[in-house]
Amino acid sequence: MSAGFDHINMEEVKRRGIKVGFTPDVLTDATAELTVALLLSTSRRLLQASAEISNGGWQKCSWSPVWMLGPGLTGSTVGIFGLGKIGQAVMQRLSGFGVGRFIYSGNTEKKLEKHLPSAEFVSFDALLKESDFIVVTAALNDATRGKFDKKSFVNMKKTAIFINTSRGAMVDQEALVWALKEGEIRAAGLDVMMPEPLPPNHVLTTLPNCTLLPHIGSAEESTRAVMAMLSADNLIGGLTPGGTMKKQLC
Ligand SMILES: O=C(O)C(=O)CO
Repeated sequence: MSAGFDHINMEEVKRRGIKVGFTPDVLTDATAELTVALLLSTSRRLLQASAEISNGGWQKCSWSPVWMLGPGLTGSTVGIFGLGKIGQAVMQRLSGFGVGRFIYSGNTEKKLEKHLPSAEFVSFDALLKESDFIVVTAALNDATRGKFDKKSFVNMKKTAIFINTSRGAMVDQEALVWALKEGEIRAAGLDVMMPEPLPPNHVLTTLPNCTLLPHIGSAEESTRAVMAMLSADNLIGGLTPGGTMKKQLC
């Protein structure tokens, strides 16, 4: 059960006449919340800092003024790639952290609802160059696949923090590893990657400036319950002769 369907061979499914249901629109809040958690974990190095307790690092560096430093959100520029429902929900949540400026890039300029902070529509190039935090919440399609390549990482600030809770295939992962190793960007936080599950010995797991989560964007209790109910409704609708699915992809 999922909202995304990039793991399904749609051509083959259609060719075989198989019905497919999905669970869109019900995981916006859960994914937005996780995105904010991942951003803060990455910028303030929470997993790294926590490990310093068990690996003895704290005892060596106790109260050193520059130990475990990371940048804050106050006054920063946050750039969102793909300001759809999830992107907007992320922006709404981040506005409580004193962000100085929101910018976004994507297919089209959005007319934002009044309860949202203002955000400036900019070119992809400007998003890369001006953002302190770049958050990827766009959908994966032919236009976005591999969008974050070596050139994109070179164009980012050296202090940029890159967060992806969308799909791993939006990123040229080898280029990201290179950018993290070479200090082309400061850090990355990924809830999505290639492949999933990521092998435990993958190079990404060895980088201290990369925070990894095992694709848990929608892993929130009530969200999963709603997804399960919707999937059950879809199944019943799909199996009942003459029935319809609540959310049918094809
Ligand atoms: O349901 C999906 O498509 C997800 O990616 C959940 O995180």
